[in-house]
Amino acid sequence: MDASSSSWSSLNSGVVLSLIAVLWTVVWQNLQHLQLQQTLGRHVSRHARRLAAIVDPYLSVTVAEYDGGRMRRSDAFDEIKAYLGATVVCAGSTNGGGGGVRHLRAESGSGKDNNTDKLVLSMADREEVADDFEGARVWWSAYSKPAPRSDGFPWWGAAAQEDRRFYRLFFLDRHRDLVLNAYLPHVRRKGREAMVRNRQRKLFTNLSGGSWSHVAFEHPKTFDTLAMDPAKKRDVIADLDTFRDGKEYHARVGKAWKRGYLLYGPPGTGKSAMVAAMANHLGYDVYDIELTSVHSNTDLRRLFIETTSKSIIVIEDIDCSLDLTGARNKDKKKKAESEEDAKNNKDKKKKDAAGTTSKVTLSGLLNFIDGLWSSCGGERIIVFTTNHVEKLDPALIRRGRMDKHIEMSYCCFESFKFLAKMYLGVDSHELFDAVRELLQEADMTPADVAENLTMKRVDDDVQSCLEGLVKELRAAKEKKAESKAKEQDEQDEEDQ
Ligand SMILES: Nc1ncnc2c1ncn2[C@@H]1O[C@H](COP(=O)(O)OP(=O)(O)OP(=O)(O)O)[C@@H](O)[C@H]1O
Ligand SMILES: [Mg+2]
Repeated sequence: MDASSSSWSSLNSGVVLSLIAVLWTVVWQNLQHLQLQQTLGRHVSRHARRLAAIVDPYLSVTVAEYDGGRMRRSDAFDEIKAYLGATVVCAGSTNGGGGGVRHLRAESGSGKDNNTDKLVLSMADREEVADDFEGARVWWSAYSKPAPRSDGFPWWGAAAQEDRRFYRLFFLDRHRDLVLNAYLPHVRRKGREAMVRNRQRKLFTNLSGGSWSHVAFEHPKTFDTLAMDPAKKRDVIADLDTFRDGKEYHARVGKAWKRGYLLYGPPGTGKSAMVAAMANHLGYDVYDIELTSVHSNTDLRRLFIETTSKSIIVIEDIDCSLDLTGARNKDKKKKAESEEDAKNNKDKKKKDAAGTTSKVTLSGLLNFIDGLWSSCGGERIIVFTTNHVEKLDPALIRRGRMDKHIEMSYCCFESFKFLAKMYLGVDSHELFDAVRELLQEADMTPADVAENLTMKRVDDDVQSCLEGLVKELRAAKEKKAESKAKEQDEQDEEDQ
Protein backbone atom coordinates (compact mmCIF):
# COMPACT_ATOMS: atom_id res chain seq x y z
CA MET A 1 0.00 0.00 0.00
CA ASP A 2 2.76 2.29 1.05
CA ALA A 3 4.81 1.37 -2.00
CA SER A 4 1.88 1.72 -4.37
CA SER A 5 0.80 4.98 -2.77
CA SER A 6 4.37 6.27 -2.96
CA SER A 7 4.68 5.23 -6.64
CA TRP A 8 1.23 6.79 -7.27
CA SER A 9 2.26 10.00 -5.64
CA SER A 10 5.58 10.06 -7.51
CA LEU A 11 3.61 9.47 -10.75
CA ASN A 12 1.28 12.29 -9.75
CA SER A 13 4.09 14.67 -9.03
CA GLY A 14 5.71 13.63 -12.32
CA VAL A 15 2.48 14.58 -14.19
CA VAL A 16 2.20 17.85 -12.28
CA LEU A 17 5.82 18.67 -13.04
CA SER A 18 5.38 17.90 -16.74
CA LEU A 19 2.20 19.99 -16.78
CA ILE A 20 4.07 22.88 -15.15
CA ALA A 21 6.88 22.44 -17.68
CA VAL A 22 4.41 22.52 -20.60
CA LEU A 23 2.60 25.50 -19.12
CA TRP A 24 5.88 27.31 -18.53
CA THR A 25 6.91 26.70 -22.13
CA VAL A 26 3.63 28.14 -23.35
CA VAL A 27 3.96 31.09 -20.98
CA TRP A 28 7.57 31.65 -22.02
CA GLN A 29 6.67 31.52 -25.69
CA ASN A 30 3.87 33.95 -25.04
CA LEU A 31 6.21 36.25 -23.20
CA GLN A 32 8.65 36.05 -26.06
CA HIS A 33 6.30 36.35 -28.97
CA LEU A 34 3.04 37.75 -27.77
CA GLN A 35 4.27 40.13 -25.12
CA LEU A 36 2.13 38.39 -22.59
CA GLN A 37 3.11 40.79 -19.90
CA GLN A 38 1.22 43.55 -21.62
CA THR A 39 -1.61 41.32 -22.81
CA LEU A 40 -2.02 39.97 -19.29
CA GLY A 41 -2.10 43.47 -17.91
CA ARG A 42 -4.86 44.37 -20.30
CA HIS A 43 -6.85 41.21 -19.65
CA VAL A 44 -6.49 41.60 -15.92
CA SER A 45 -7.70 45.18 -16.15
CA ARG A 46 -10.62 44.11 -18.37
CA HIS A 47 -11.57 41.33 -15.99
CA ALA A 48 -11.23 43.67 -13.05
CA ARG A 49 -13.61 46.04 -14.82
CA ARG A 50 -16.04 43.25 -15.56
CA LEU A 51 -15.88 42.18 -11.95
CA ALA A 52 -16.49 45.74 -10.85
CA ALA A 53 -19.39 45.93 -13.27
CA ILE A 54 -21.26 43.25 -11.34
CA VAL A 55 -21.58 45.60 -8.40
CA ASP A 56 -21.17 48.90 -10.20
CA PRO A 57 -21.81 48.70 -13.94
CA TYR A 58 -19.62 50.73 -16.25
CA LEU A 59 -20.72 52.93 -19.09
CA SER A 60 -19.02 53.86 -22.31
CA VAL A 61 -18.84 56.83 -24.65
CA THR A 62 -17.67 56.34 -28.22
CA VAL A 63 -16.19 59.12 -30.30
CA ALA A 64 -15.90 58.56 -34.05
CA GLU A 65 -13.27 60.12 -36.27
CA TYR A 66 -15.92 61.39 -38.66
CA ASP A 67 -19.11 62.99 -37.40
CA GLY A 68 -22.33 61.19 -38.25
CA GLY A 69 -20.82 59.19 -41.10
CA ARG A 70 -20.14 62.42 -42.97
CA MET A 71 -16.74 63.43 -44.26
CA ARG A 72 -16.26 66.13 -41.65
CA ARG A 73 -13.58 65.23 -39.16
CA SER A 74 -14.80 65.37 -35.63
CA ASP A 75 -13.14 68.08 -33.55
CA ALA A 76 -13.73 66.01 -30.43
CA PHE A 77 -11.89 63.04 -31.94
CA ASP A 78 -8.84 65.16 -32.77
CA GLU A 79 -8.87 66.75 -29.32
CA ILE A 80 -9.09 63.38 -27.59
CA LYS A 81 -6.29 62.04 -29.78
CA ALA A 82 -4.09 65.02 -28.90
CA TYR A 83 -4.95 64.71 -25.19
CA LEU A 84 -4.15 61.01 -25.08
CA GLY A 85 -0.99 61.55 -27.10
CA ALA A 86 0.28 64.32 -24.87
CA THR A 87 -0.97 63.35 -21.44
CA VAL A 88 -1.46 59.65 -21.18
CA VAL A 89 0.20 57.81 -24.02
CA CYS A 90 3.55 59.56 -23.93
CA ALA A 91 3.60 59.70 -20.13
CA GLY A 92 3.42 55.89 -20.11
CA SER A 93 2.89 54.26 -16.78
CA THR A 94 4.16 57.31 -14.92
CA ASN A 95 0.96 59.25 -15.43
CA GLY A 96 -0.60 57.86 -12.33
CA GLY A 97 -3.14 56.05 -14.40
CA GLY A 98 -0.81 53.11 -14.60
CA GLY A 99 -1.80 52.40 -18.18
CA GLY A 100 1.35 52.71 -20.26
CA VAL A 101 0.77 52.04 -23.94
CA ARG A 102 3.40 49.98 -25.71
CA HIS A 103 2.13 50.29 -29.26
CA LEU A 104 1.87 53.76 -30.68
CA ARG A 105 0.69 55.14 -33.97
CA ALA A 106 2.89 57.82 -35.49
CA GLU A 107 1.74 60.29 -38.10
CA SER A 108 3.37 63.33 -39.59
CA GLY A 109 1.41 66.53 -38.95
CA SER A 110 -1.64 66.66 -41.13
CA GLY A 111 -3.16 69.50 -43.16
CA LYS A 112 -2.19 72.82 -41.66
CA ASP A 113 0.55 71.17 -39.58
CA ASN A 114 2.51 70.06 -42.62
CA ASN A 115 5.66 71.95 -41.74
CA THR A 116 6.37 70.21 -38.49
CA ASP A 117 9.21 67.72 -38.11
CA LYS A 118 7.52 66.25 -35.09
CA LEU A 119 5.63 62.98 -35.24
CA VAL A 120 2.18 63.04 -33.74
CA LEU A 121 1.79 59.99 -31.51
CA SER A 122 -1.44 58.28 -30.62
CA MET A 123 -2.59 54.87 -29.37
CA ALA A 124 -2.53 52.03 -31.86
CA ASP A 125 -5.74 50.08 -32.40
CA ARG A 126 -6.78 47.61 -29.71
CA GLU A 127 -4.64 49.40 -27.15
CA GLU A 128 -6.13 50.47 -23.87
CA VAL A 129 -4.96 53.05 -21.42
CA ALA A 130 -6.13 54.12 -17.99
CA ASP A 131 -6.42 57.71 -16.82
CA ASP A 132 -7.18 59.17 -13.42
CA PHE A 133 -9.27 62.27 -12.83
CA GLU A 134 -10.30 63.64 -9.45
CA GLY A 135 -10.14 60.22 -7.83
CA ALA A 136 -12.01 58.42 -10.62
CA ARG A 137 -10.33 55.95 -12.92
CA VAL A 138 -11.41 55.77 -16.55
CA TRP A 139 -10.16 53.71 -19.48
CA TRP A 140 -9.68 54.69 -23.09
CA SER A 141 -9.45 52.19 -25.91
CA ALA A 142 -8.85 52.70 -29.61
CA TYR A 143 -10.25 50.64 -32.45
CA SER A 144 -11.09 50.97 -36.10
CA LYS A 145 -13.60 49.54 -38.55
CA PRO A 146 -13.36 49.26 -42.31
CA ALA A 147 -15.19 52.06 -44.09
CA PRO A 148 -18.68 50.94 -45.16
CA ARG A 149 -18.80 50.73 -48.95
CA SER A 150 -22.18 52.46 -49.17
CA ASP A 151 -20.92 55.80 -47.81
CA GLY A 152 -17.93 55.93 -50.12
CA PHE A 153 -19.02 58.71 -52.41
CA PRO A 154 -16.47 58.95 -55.19
CA TRP A 155 -15.84 62.68 -54.76
CA TRP A 156 -14.63 62.10 -51.24
CA GLY A 157 -11.52 60.51 -52.70
CA ALA A 158 -9.12 58.21 -50.88
CA ALA A 159 -10.21 59.34 -47.41
CA ALA A 160 -13.55 57.59 -47.97
CA GLN A 161 -11.75 54.25 -48.32
CA GLU A 162 -9.75 54.60 -45.11
CA ASP A 163 -10.75 52.74 -41.98
CA ARG A 164 -13.02 54.59 -39.57
CA ARG A 165 -11.26 55.11 -36.25
CA PHE A 166 -12.90 55.38 -32.85
CA TYR A 167 -12.03 56.11 -29.25
CA ARG A 168 -14.13 54.52 -26.55
CA LEU A 169 -14.16 55.70 -22.97
CA PHE A 170 -15.22 53.33 -20.15
CA PHE A 171 -16.12 54.54 -16.71
CA LEU A 172 -18.10 53.40 -13.70
CA ASP A 173 -21.73 54.39 -13.43
CA ARG A 174 -21.11 56.22 -10.18
CA HIS A 175 -18.68 58.55 -12.01
CA ARG A 176 -21.19 59.42 -14.72
CA ASP A 177 -21.67 63.10 -13.77
CA LEU A 178 -17.99 63.67 -13.12
CA VAL A 179 -16.96 62.14 -16.45
CA LEU A 180 -19.63 63.74 -18.62
CA ASN A 181 -19.60 67.18 -17.05
CA ALA A 182 -16.02 67.64 -15.94
CA TYR A 183 -13.65 65.01 -17.33
CA LEU A 184 -14.68 65.14 -20.99
CA PRO A 185 -14.62 68.97 -21.17
CA HIS A 186 -11.20 68.80 -19.43
CA VAL A 187 -9.96 66.31 -22.06
CA ARG A 188 -11.16 68.53 -24.91
CA ARG A 189 -9.58 71.64 -23.41
CA LYS A 190 -6.24 69.94 -22.76
CA GLY A 191 -6.39 68.36 -26.21
CA ARG A 192 -6.87 71.74 -27.85
CA GLU A 193 -3.90 73.11 -25.93
CA ALA A 194 -1.76 70.17 -27.05
CA MET A 195 -2.83 70.71 -30.66
CA VAL A 196 -1.78 74.35 -30.46
CA ARG A 197 1.56 73.34 -28.93
CA ASN A 198 2.21 70.73 -31.60
CA ARG A 199 1.44 72.75 -34.64
CA GLN A 200 4.01 74.71 -36.58
CA ARG A 201 3.03 78.32 -36.24
CA LYS A 202 3.11 80.70 -39.16
CA LEU A 203 4.09 84.27 -39.83
CA PHE A 204 1.87 85.75 -42.55
CA THR A 205 2.42 88.89 -44.51
CA ASN A 206 0.20 90.46 -47.13
CA LEU A 207 1.41 90.69 -50.72
CA SER A 208 0.61 93.66 -52.91
CA GLY A 209 -2.03 91.60 -54.74
CA GLY A 210 -4.08 91.45 -51.55
CA SER A 211 -3.33 87.85 -50.53
CA TRP A 212 -1.42 86.32 -47.63
CA SER A 213 1.91 84.59 -47.90
CA HIS A 214 3.54 82.83 -44.97
CA VAL A 215 6.75 81.38 -43.57
CA ALA A 216 7.27 79.31 -40.42
CA PHE A 217 7.18 81.52 -37.33
CA GLU A 218 10.37 80.81 -35.47
CA HIS A 219 11.09 83.97 -33.49
CA PRO A 220 12.95 82.97 -30.31
CA LYS A 221 11.77 85.89 -28.14
CA THR A 222 9.77 84.89 -25.07
CA PHE A 223 8.70 86.73 -21.95
CA ASP A 224 11.63 85.03 -20.21
CA THR A 225 14.04 87.00 -22.38
CA LEU A 226 12.10 90.28 -22.59
CA ALA A 227 13.41 93.00 -20.30
CA MET A 228 10.67 95.14 -18.80
CA ASP A 229 9.30 96.12 -15.44
CA PRO A 230 8.50 92.76 -13.75
CA ALA A 231 5.08 93.88 -12.47
CA LYS A 232 4.14 95.14 -15.93
CA LYS A 233 5.30 91.88 -17.48
CA ARG A 234 3.24 89.80 -15.05
CA ASP A 235 0.24 91.98 -15.79
CA VAL A 236 0.58 91.45 -19.56
CA ILE A 237 0.99 87.68 -19.16
CA ALA A 238 -2.05 87.47 -16.88
CA ASP A 239 -4.05 89.55 -19.36
CA LEU A 240 -3.09 87.21 -22.23
CA ASP A 241 -3.93 84.10 -20.18
CA THR A 242 -7.31 85.51 -19.22
CA PHE A 243 -8.00 86.30 -22.85
CA ARG A 244 -7.01 82.83 -24.06
CA ASP A 245 -9.23 81.12 -21.49
CA GLY A 246 -12.04 83.60 -21.93
CA LYS A 247 -14.23 81.87 -24.50
CA GLU A 248 -17.09 81.26 -22.08
CA TYR A 249 -16.74 84.66 -20.46
CA HIS A 250 -16.97 86.49 -23.79
CA ALA A 251 -19.97 84.41 -24.83
CA ARG A 252 -21.67 85.05 -21.48
CA VAL A 253 -21.28 88.82 -21.57
CA GLY A 254 -21.98 89.00 -25.31
CA LYS A 255 -18.59 90.39 -26.28
CA ALA A 256 -16.65 89.39 -29.39
CA TRP A 257 -13.64 87.26 -28.41
CA LYS A 258 -10.95 89.75 -29.38
CA ARG A 259 -8.54 92.05 -27.65
CA GLY A 260 -6.60 95.04 -28.86
CA TYR A 261 -3.15 96.02 -27.63
CA LEU A 262 -1.43 99.30 -28.33
CA LEU A 263 2.33 99.11 -27.82
CA TYR A 264 3.99 102.50 -27.85
CA GLY A 265 7.43 103.83 -27.12
CA PRO A 266 10.69 104.91 -28.74
CA PRO A 267 12.41 102.74 -31.36
CA GLY A 268 14.33 99.81 -29.87
CA THR A 269 12.30 99.46 -26.69
CA GLY A 270 11.01 96.00 -27.60
CA LYS A 271 7.58 96.52 -29.20
CA SER A 272 8.16 94.00 -31.99
CA ALA A 273 9.95 91.73 -29.52
CA MET A 274 6.85 91.90 -27.30
CA VAL A 275 4.61 90.80 -30.22
CA ALA A 276 6.86 87.76 -30.76
CA ALA A 277 6.81 86.96 -27.03
CA MET A 278 3.01 87.23 -27.01
CA ALA A 279 2.71 84.88 -30.00
CA ASN A 280 5.09 82.37 -28.42
CA HIS A 281 3.29 82.54 -25.11
CA LEU A 282 -0.14 81.94 -26.62
CA GLY A 283 0.98 79.64 -29.44
CA TYR A 284 -0.82 81.84 -32.00
CA ASP A 285 0.00 82.57 -35.63
CA VAL A 286 1.06 86.11 -36.52
CA TYR A 287 -0.44 88.16 -39.36
CA ASP A 288 1.79 91.14 -40.00
CA ILE A 289 -0.21 93.59 -42.09
CA GLU A 290 1.76 96.03 -44.20
CA LEU A 291 -0.89 98.70 -44.66
CA THR A 292 1.02 100.44 -47.40
CA SER A 293 0.56 97.39 -49.64
CA VAL A 294 -3.21 97.31 -49.17
CA HIS A 295 -4.91 99.13 -52.03
CA SER A 296 -8.34 99.79 -50.60
CA ASN A 297 -10.61 99.40 -47.60
CA THR A 298 -12.27 96.45 -49.32
CA ASP A 299 -8.92 94.66 -49.74
CA LEU A 300 -8.20 95.30 -46.09
CA ARG A 301 -11.50 93.77 -45.01
CA ARG A 302 -10.89 90.75 -47.21
CA LEU A 303 -7.43 90.23 -45.71
CA PHE A 304 -8.86 90.32 -42.21
CA ILE A 305 -11.63 87.91 -43.03
CA GLU A 306 -9.03 85.46 -44.33
CA THR A 307 -7.17 85.39 -41.01
CA THR A 308 -7.80 82.38 -38.82
CA SER A 309 -8.64 82.31 -35.13
CA LYS A 310 -5.81 81.89 -32.60
CA SER A 311 -3.88 84.64 -34.26
CA ILE A 312 -2.26 87.96 -33.57
CA ILE A 313 -2.84 90.57 -36.25
CA VAL A 314 -0.15 93.23 -36.13
CA ILE A 315 0.01 96.63 -37.74
CA GLU A 316 3.47 98.03 -37.02
CA ASP A 317 4.16 101.76 -36.93
CA ILE A 318 0.47 102.52 -37.37
CA ASP A 319 1.13 106.27 -37.23
CA CYS A 320 3.38 106.34 -40.23
CA SER A 321 2.02 103.55 -42.41
CA LEU A 322 -0.73 105.77 -43.73
CA ASP A 323 -2.26 109.12 -42.88
CA LEU A 324 -4.52 107.72 -40.21
CA THR A 325 -4.33 110.63 -37.86
CA GLY A 326 -7.70 111.95 -39.08
CA ALA A 327 -9.01 115.43 -39.52
CA ARG A 328 -9.53 115.90 -35.80
CA ASN A 329 -5.82 115.97 -35.16
CA LYS A 330 -4.82 118.20 -38.05
CA ASP A 331 -3.87 121.31 -36.02
CA LYS A 332 -2.05 119.32 -33.41
CA LYS A 333 -0.32 117.41 -36.17
CA LYS A 334 0.98 120.53 -37.93
CA LYS A 335 2.73 121.62 -34.74
CA ALA A 336 4.08 118.17 -34.06
CA GLU A 337 5.39 117.78 -37.60
CA SER A 338 7.91 120.58 -37.40
CA GLU A 339 9.21 119.30 -34.08
CA GLU A 340 9.61 115.79 -35.22
CA ASP A 341 10.94 116.13 -38.73
CA ALA A 342 14.26 114.73 -37.66
CA LYS A 343 12.74 111.71 -35.98
CA ASN A 344 10.42 110.91 -38.84
CA ASN A 345 12.82 109.48 -41.39
CA LYS A 346 11.30 106.04 -40.93
CA ASP A 347 7.81 107.42 -41.41
CA LYS A 348 8.77 109.21 -44.59
CA LYS A 349 10.42 106.18 -46.08
CA LYS A 350 7.30 104.14 -45.44
CA LYS A 351 5.01 106.73 -46.92
CA ASP A 352 7.24 106.99 -49.99
CA ALA A 353 7.19 103.24 -50.35
CA ALA A 354 3.42 103.33 -50.16
CA GLY A 355 3.35 105.58 -53.18
CA THR A 356 -0.13 106.78 -53.99
CA THR A 357 -1.73 103.39 -54.55
CA SER A 358 -3.08 102.80 -51.04
CA LYS A 359 -6.51 104.24 -50.39
CA VAL A 360 -7.04 102.78 -46.94
CA THR A 361 -8.59 105.42 -44.74
CA LEU A 362 -8.97 105.84 -41.02
CA SER A 363 -12.71 105.20 -41.23
CA GLY A 364 -12.01 102.10 -43.36
CA LEU A 365 -9.65 100.82 -40.70
CA LEU A 366 -12.12 101.51 -37.88
CA ASN A 367 -15.00 99.91 -39.75
CA PHE A 368 -13.25 96.76 -40.73
CA ILE A 369 -11.90 96.21 -37.21
CA ASP A 370 -15.32 96.44 -35.66
CA GLY A 371 -17.13 94.80 -38.54
CA LEU A 372 -14.84 91.81 -38.63
CA TRP A 373 -14.53 91.45 -34.92
CA SER A 374 -18.21 91.47 -34.24
CA SER A 375 -18.97 88.98 -37.01
CA CYS A 376 -16.12 86.44 -37.00
CA GLY A 377 -15.49 83.50 -34.70
CA GLY A 378 -12.93 85.27 -32.58
CA GLU A 379 -9.84 84.49 -30.54
CA ARG A 380 -7.90 87.17 -32.30
CA ILE A 381 -5.58 89.74 -30.84
CA ILE A 382 -4.81 92.87 -32.77
CA VAL A 383 -1.68 94.82 -31.96
CA PHE A 384 -0.81 98.31 -33.12
CA THR A 385 2.72 99.53 -32.53
CA THR A 386 3.77 103.15 -32.73
CA ASN A 387 6.59 105.46 -31.79
CA HIS A 388 4.22 108.44 -31.59
CA VAL A 389 1.10 107.61 -29.65
CA GLU A 390 0.18 111.28 -29.48
CA LYS A 391 -0.26 111.41 -33.24
CA LEU A 392 -2.99 108.77 -33.38
CA ASP A 393 -6.65 109.59 -33.68
CA PRO A 394 -8.34 108.90 -30.32
CA ALA A 395 -11.06 106.92 -32.13
CA LEU A 396 -8.47 104.41 -33.28
CA ILE A 397 -7.11 103.69 -29.85
CA ARG A 398 -10.15 104.09 -27.65
CA ARG A 399 -10.87 101.25 -25.19
CA GLY A 400 -12.89 98.59 -26.93
CA ARG A 401 -10.67 98.89 -29.99
CA MET A 402 -7.33 99.00 -28.25
CA ASP A 403 -8.20 97.62 -24.84
CA LYS A 404 -4.73 97.67 -23.34
CA HIS A 405 -2.16 100.39 -23.82
CA ILE A 406 1.38 99.31 -22.96
CA GLU A 407 4.22 101.76 -22.82
CA MET A 408 7.58 100.32 -23.75
CA SER A 409 10.07 102.69 -22.26
CA TYR A 410 13.79 103.36 -22.07
CA CYS A 411 15.84 100.90 -20.08
CA CYS A 412 15.43 101.16 -16.31
CA PHE A 413 17.80 99.63 -13.75
CA GLU A 414 15.56 96.57 -13.29
CA SER A 415 15.63 95.91 -17.02
CA PHE A 416 19.39 96.44 -17.10
CA LYS A 417 19.89 93.86 -14.32
CA PHE A 418 17.71 91.44 -16.25
CA LEU A 419 19.77 91.96 -19.42
CA ALA A 420 23.09 91.73 -17.53
CA LYS A 421 22.01 88.37 -16.11
CA MET A 422 20.90 87.18 -19.53
CA TYR A 423 23.87 88.40 -21.58
CA LEU A 424 26.73 88.25 -19.06
CA GLY A 425 25.42 85.85 -16.43
CA VAL A 426 26.06 88.29 -13.55
CA ASP A 427 23.74 89.46 -10.76
CA SER A 428 26.03 92.15 -9.40
CA HIS A 429 29.22 94.01 -10.23
CA GLU A 430 31.09 97.05 -8.94
CA LEU A 431 29.96 99.03 -12.02
CA PHE A 432 26.24 98.39 -11.36
CA ASP A 433 25.96 101.48 -9.13
CA ALA A 434 27.39 103.71 -11.85
CA VAL A 435 24.96 102.19 -14.36
CA ARG A 436 22.03 102.75 -11.98
CA GLU A 437 22.85 106.45 -11.60
CA LEU A 438 23.46 107.01 -15.28
CA LEU A 439 20.23 105.27 -16.33
CA GLN A 440 18.29 107.85 -14.29
CA GLU A 441 19.75 110.65 -16.36
CA ALA A 442 20.37 109.13 -19.78
CA ASP A 443 17.86 107.68 -22.21
CA MET A 444 19.05 104.36 -23.57
CA THR A 445 16.83 101.70 -25.11
CA PRO A 446 16.99 98.04 -24.04
CA ALA A 447 18.17 97.33 -27.60
CA ASP A 448 21.22 99.60 -27.08
CA VAL A 449 21.93 98.22 -23.62
CA ALA A 450 21.71 94.67 -24.98
CA GLU A 451 24.09 95.58 -27.80
CA ASN A 452 26.64 96.85 -25.26
CA LEU A 453 26.33 93.72 -23.18
CA THR A 454 26.98 91.44 -26.12
CA MET A 455 30.53 90.05 -26.23
CA LYS A 456 31.75 90.68 -29.74
CA ARG A 457 35.49 90.09 -29.57
CA VAL A 458 37.39 87.13 -28.14
CA ASP A 459 38.97 89.30 -25.43
CA ASP A 460 35.60 90.78 -24.32
CA ASP A 461 34.54 89.96 -20.78
CA VAL A 462 32.04 91.19 -18.16
CA GLN A 463 34.31 94.07 -17.14
CA SER A 464 34.93 95.35 -20.68
CA CYS A 465 31.24 95.10 -21.62
CA LEU A 466 30.10 97.03 -18.55
CA GLU A 467 32.83 99.65 -19.05
CA GLY A 468 31.68 100.08 -22.65
CA LEU A 469 28.09 100.51 -21.44
CA VAL A 470 29.06 103.10 -18.82
CA LYS A 471 30.98 105.04 -21.50
CA GLU A 472 27.97 105.04 -23.83
CA LEU A 473 25.62 106.01 -21.02
CA ARG A 474 27.85 109.00 -20.20
CA ALA A 475 27.77 110.05 -23.84
CA ALA A 476 23.97 109.64 -23.94
CA LYS A 477 23.66 111.71 -20.76
CA GLU A 478 25.72 114.54 -22.27
CA LYS A 479 23.71 114.43 -25.48
CA LYS A 480 20.46 114.65 -23.55
CA ALA A 481 21.75 117.61 -21.51
CA GLU A 482 22.86 119.38 -24.72
CA SER A 483 19.53 118.91 -26.46
CA LYS A 484 17.72 120.09 -23.31
CA ALA A 485 19.86 123.23 -23.22
CA LYS A 486 19.17 123.81 -26.92
CA GLU A 487 15.44 123.42 -26.41
CA GLN A 488 15.59 125.87 -23.52
CA ASP A 489 17.45 128.44 -25.67
CA GLU A 490 14.83 128.11 -28.41
CA GLN A 491 12.05 128.55 -25.89
CA ASP A 492 13.73 131.65 -24.46
CA GLU A 493 14.09 133.10 -27.96
CA GLU A 494 10.40 132.48 -28.65
CA ASP A 495 9.40 134.12 -25.37
CA GLN A 496 11.40 137.29 -26.09
N1 LIG B 1 12.89 95.06 -23.61
C1 LIG B 1 13.73 94.29 -24.31
N2 LIG B 1 14.17 93.13 -23.83
C2 LIG B 1 15.00 92.35 -24.52
N3 LIG B 1 15.44 92.66 -25.75
C3 LIG B 1 15.03 93.82 -26.28
C4 LIG B 1 14.14 94.68 -25.60
N4 LIG B 1 13.89 95.74 -26.37
C5 LIG B 1 14.57 95.54 -27.49
N5 LIG B 1 15.25 94.41 -27.45
C6 LIG B 1 16.08 93.84 -28.51
O1 LIG B 1 16.43 94.92 -29.36
C7 LIG B 1 16.12 94.65 -30.71
C8 LIG B 1 15.13 95.66 -31.26
O2 LIG B 1 13.91 95.55 -30.58
P1 LIG B 1 12.50 95.74 -31.28
O3 LIG B 1 12.59 95.53 -32.74
O4 LIG B 1 11.50 94.93 -30.55
O5 LIG B 1 12.22 97.28 -31.01
P2 LIG B 1 10.95 98.12 -31.41
O6 LIG B 1 10.44 98.79 -30.18
O7 LIG B 1 9.99 97.29 -32.15
O8 LIG B 1 11.56 99.23 -32.36
P3 LIG B 1 10.85 100.02 -33.57
O9 LIG B 1 9.98 101.07 -32.94
O10 LIG B 1 11.98 100.63 -34.30
O11 LIG B 1 10.10 99.05 -34.37
C9 LIG B 1 15.58 93.24 -30.75
O12 LIG B 1 16.63 92.39 -31.17
C10 LIG B 1 15.21 92.93 -29.35
O13 LIG B 1 15.44 91.58 -29.06
MG1 LIG C 1 9.33 97.26 -34.14
